[in-house]
Amino acid sequence: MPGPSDKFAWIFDGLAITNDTQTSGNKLNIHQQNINGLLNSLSFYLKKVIDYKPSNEKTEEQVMQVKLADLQADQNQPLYSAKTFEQLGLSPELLKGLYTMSFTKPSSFQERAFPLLISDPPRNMIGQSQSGTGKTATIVLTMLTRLSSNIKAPQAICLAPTRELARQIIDVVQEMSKFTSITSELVVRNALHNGQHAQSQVIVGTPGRVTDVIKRKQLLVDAVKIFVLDEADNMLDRDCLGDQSIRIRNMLPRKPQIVLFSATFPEHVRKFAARFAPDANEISLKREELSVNGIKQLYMDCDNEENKYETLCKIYDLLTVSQSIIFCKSRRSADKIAQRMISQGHLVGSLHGMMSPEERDRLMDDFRRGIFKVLISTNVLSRGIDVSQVSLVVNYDLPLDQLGQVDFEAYLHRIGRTGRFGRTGVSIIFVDSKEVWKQMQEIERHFCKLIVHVPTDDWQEVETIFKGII
Ligand SMILES: Nc1ncnc2c1ncn2[C@@H]1O[C@H](COP(=O)(O)OP(=O)(O)OP(=O)(O)O)[C@@H](O)[C@H]1O
Repeated sequence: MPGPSDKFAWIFDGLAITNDTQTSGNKLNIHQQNINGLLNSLSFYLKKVIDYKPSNEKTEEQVMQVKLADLQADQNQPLYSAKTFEQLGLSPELLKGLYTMSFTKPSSFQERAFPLLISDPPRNMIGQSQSGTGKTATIVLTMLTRLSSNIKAPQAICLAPTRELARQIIDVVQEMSKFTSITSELVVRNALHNGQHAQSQVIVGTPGRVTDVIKRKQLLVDAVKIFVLDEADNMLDRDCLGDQSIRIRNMLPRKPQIVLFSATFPEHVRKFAARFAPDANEISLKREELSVNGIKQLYMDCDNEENKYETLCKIYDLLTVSQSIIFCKSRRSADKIAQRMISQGHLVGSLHGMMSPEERDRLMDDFRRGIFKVLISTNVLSRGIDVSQVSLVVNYDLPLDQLGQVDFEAYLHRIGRTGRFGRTGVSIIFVDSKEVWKQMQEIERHFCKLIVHVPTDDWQEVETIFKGII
């Protein structure tokens, strides 16, 4: 096993090369390149030296890989698969992309859905799988496989309900397609000014903006052969997003393959989905299969609203949490909690729909980079967002629908921001009234899953419960 001293040998090799070039002529640019290269090597290897651990100590990532390999070999797990990516018939360029992303084997959903999605003639699909089990990756691989690389026009459109999710999906498209010649672009608010055209083969966007640019002929849809709705139940169930999605589908002249994916498909939306994507292959889950086992669902009693805030601060004071998302009922309460926490020295951000697109992008990017560890939000971030370091989700307020009833789907999506693809995580509900207590019991009954009590008067026990998970 090479140790830190072997790494230094590389640095000295680099120095020798630099000196050689310097004496053999006055090619300043080569000299500069070598210096830059040398500095890069130096910082790279110094980081390695700092990070160096004796070989018997595994890094967090290595531990995760071993755990993932075990989960993917267990037939009872949603991440299990009998097949490899090679056996799914992906192109060598896409396989290369997957391997650089450290994907080794498909999940159970990927193994089942992908062959159905790429079969000929193309058939629509309504696909359901637990949060964090690789639906986005399946969407992206399907779009990239279905395209004809010689047709240089939009051929695949994928819609997502929020700007954040659309940005995340385009990142996955670009990462997975980096060894291909396929082009892709994002169509959200602020993208495409007057006179500009979306000409890439893969388009990812939000329904409003995509409708707009198709109408203005900034996006020509003649060659579109696959149309995907991510978080489809949410899109079809919300008046505005549903109408826009229908309008876009009706503007596509060729009858495209329609793909609808989500972790949840409540009964009333399922019927609508079947009309939107007729004669579809279906993969569905029973209600009791919906929640992911790697997410430990807990609750804490709080005396009142103020005590909820105190409990929250205590969690961050006493526990070491890698990253977390706190869900509140409104933009105002998200901002208020963020301001209070910031004034007490916590590094937090709050993100909601009232912010400018630039502000939202900056906040999300900073959170992904780990610049701050706590993100306070509303339901705008409940779906699809994938930040693997998120190990804790706090339901500061439970999600309610317009009638004031528990929104089971939103709850499931919220807690699904942790425990992604074999990782473990914790979700906590703050129970501060009889009403919330009853709502929590409804959640337990709905998903057939116990939510475990955590004492707030014994923080040592709280630490023990959380140890090893967050
Ligand atoms: N086969 C795989 N091997 C390793 N990692 C994977 C694999 N498929 C997906 N992932 C990773 O797992 C994480 C979750 O995947 P993804 O976001 O596609 O889940 P999802 O099912 O779309 O979740 P949600 O329901 O929350 O939208 C991502 O970080 C993704 O890169």
